[in-house]
Order: sequence, then C-alpha cells, then structure tokens
Amino acid sequence: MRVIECEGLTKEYKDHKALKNVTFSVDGIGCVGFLGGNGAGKTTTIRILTGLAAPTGGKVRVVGYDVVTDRNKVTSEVGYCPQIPAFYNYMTATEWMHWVGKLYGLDKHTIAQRTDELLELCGINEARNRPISGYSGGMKQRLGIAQALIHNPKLLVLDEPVSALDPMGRYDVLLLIEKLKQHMTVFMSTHILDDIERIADHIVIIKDGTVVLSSSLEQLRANHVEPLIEFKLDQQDIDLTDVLNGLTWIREWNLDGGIYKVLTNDMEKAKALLPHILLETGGTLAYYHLSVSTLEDIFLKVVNN
Ligand SMILES: Nc1ncnc2c1ncn2[C@@H]1O[C@H](COP(=O)(O)OP(=O)(O)OP(=O)(O)O)[C@@H](O)[C@H]1O
Repeated sequence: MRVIECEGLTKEYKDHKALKNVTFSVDGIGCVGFLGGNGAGKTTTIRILTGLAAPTGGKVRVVGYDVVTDRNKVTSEVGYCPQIPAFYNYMTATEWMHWVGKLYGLDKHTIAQRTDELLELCGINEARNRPISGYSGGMKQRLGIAQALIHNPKLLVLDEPVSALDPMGRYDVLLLIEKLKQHMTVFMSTHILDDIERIADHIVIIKDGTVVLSSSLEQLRANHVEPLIEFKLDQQDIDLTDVLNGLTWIREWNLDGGIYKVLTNDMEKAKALLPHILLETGGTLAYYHLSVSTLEDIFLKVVNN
C-alpha cells in the first residue's frame, strides 16, 4: 500500500488555480522533502493530504484512504504540525498532551503512556511541567510534533518545520525528524535545500502548482550529478563570455558570485586546456577546483527547465 498517492490533483480558489497538476506517490518509511518556492502550492497540497481542505479535482489517497470519501480515516492515520503550532500557552506540556489526547478520544491510560513516550522522544521531558509560554521556538515545534503523534499515526506531515527557528532550534528539530523517519513516513515541506540534503530520502519539487520532479535522492544524484570545474579570477572585470562560448568542449557555464561553474563534454581536455586559456585572457586564477554538481545546481536546472 502506498502512503501517499496523488494523481492529477487540482485546487482552484475563486479566482486562482493554486494546484494545476500534482502527481506523485510515496512508498514506505523515511523522509520526503516537499520543496518549492513561495506560493508554489506546498501548504495547499498539505492541507489536502491532511483532510483540512478538499481538492477541486484529481485523486488523492493517503495511507490507502481517499481524502474526500474517507476523510475521517485519513485524519486518524495522519499527524499534522503547522509551521507555527498554536497552544494554550498557560498550560504545561503534560496538560496540553492530555487535552489533545482527549480530543482524539483516547483513554486516560493511553494518553498518559503516549505523553511519557512522546515528551521523552521529543526532548520536552525536563520542561513538561512548566507553562508552554516559557518555551523557545524549537521546543514549541517539538511539542507540536509530539502532539501530532499522540494518536500513533502512520504518516507525519510537517509544514515548514524549521523555517522560523534559530540555528539551535533548527538543529534539534532536524535531529528529531531524523529519529522519527526510522519508524514512519515523514512528509515535510520546506524551501531550504540544506534540510532536504541532510534528512530527506525522497524529494518532490513543486513549481507553480505542478510537480516538476519526484525522485529518491539516490536516484537524483545518480541521474544528475556530474563533474564540473569551478574557478574564480582575481580580475572580476574580465568578461569571459566570448572565450567560454567559443570552446566546443564546454557544454554549459554560469557565473555566480564571481565563481564560474563549467560543465564539459570532455573533462580531460578541459583539465589540460582551460587553465592556460584563462591565463591568456590576462587574468590570474584566485581559485580553481574540480568538483561535482550540488543538489542546488540540480534543483536550479530542474526548476528552470
Ligand atoms: N484561500 C486562498 N484563496 C485564494 N488563493 C489562495 C488561498 N490560499 C492560497 N492561495 C494561493 O495559492 C497559491 C499557493 O499557495 P500556498 O500557500 O499553497 O503556497 P506555498 O508553497 O505554501 O507558499 P509559502 O511558502 O509562501 O507558504 C498562492 O498563489 C496563494 O496566494
């Protein structure tokens, strides 16, 4: 059974088509990074996957259930934490978890047991009897995740879980997601490539309401990572456009922050000739490095294509 199956999903608001064609599927445990720029359609997709909004068209099944016809089953199998989780801040974490457990209709014994397990797992145990109002952003996010897990869901959906956090809070939350993904499917939206690179096993990229890529990270690297040459000249005012465009063995190049990145059809030739050609322009090399394309290079290529 697929954990998520989205086929031709569309969502239209009154005067705006937020999702035009969202098609992807997710199997098994691990972390899925759902990546897209501002307004790409991440939150809208997440709201549909969690049963909070209805699609306008297409088929969506989550943990085997249709999000429209089996909405209650979907909500009982999915845990959701928004970007900025809201609490009754005067409550302690223990009180909050009991309150949420009751909303899910769990019995007292189960609530107490799950609260102990989850507050320990999410690193809130020490602070569990303090009011939430005194928690840091990272602690609130981890409590939001604990709360989302109270009913033991098969799928955890996180909307930009680390975007609003400071580096320490971000580190703790990513560490927690890394633990959770060993036992369940975690679907997290983000616009930060570093997060994906660090913890995701599968990546889905959405652009203008359409999925432009869905692939395992392993497959993505195998298909797209290629060797490249990076260099920088001391003289930033030398224009290399004509020189680089005139070399038949250079397939693609770009300039970013003074650093040239060059993809070639013939690495041996490029290694032998390029440094000399650059010196002939009157420039001196400040930096020269044989490298491979990064996830950022691949992302830009896929999104701009
Ligand atoms: N209730 C709504 N009514 C009309 N348009 C909406 C509504 N909600 C979202 N949109 C529009 O749909 C598009 C997708 O929005 P969505 O919030 O899903 O994007 P996102 O990828 O989550 O972006 P961000 O990273 O900025 O939160 C945007 O153009 C947004 O303005």
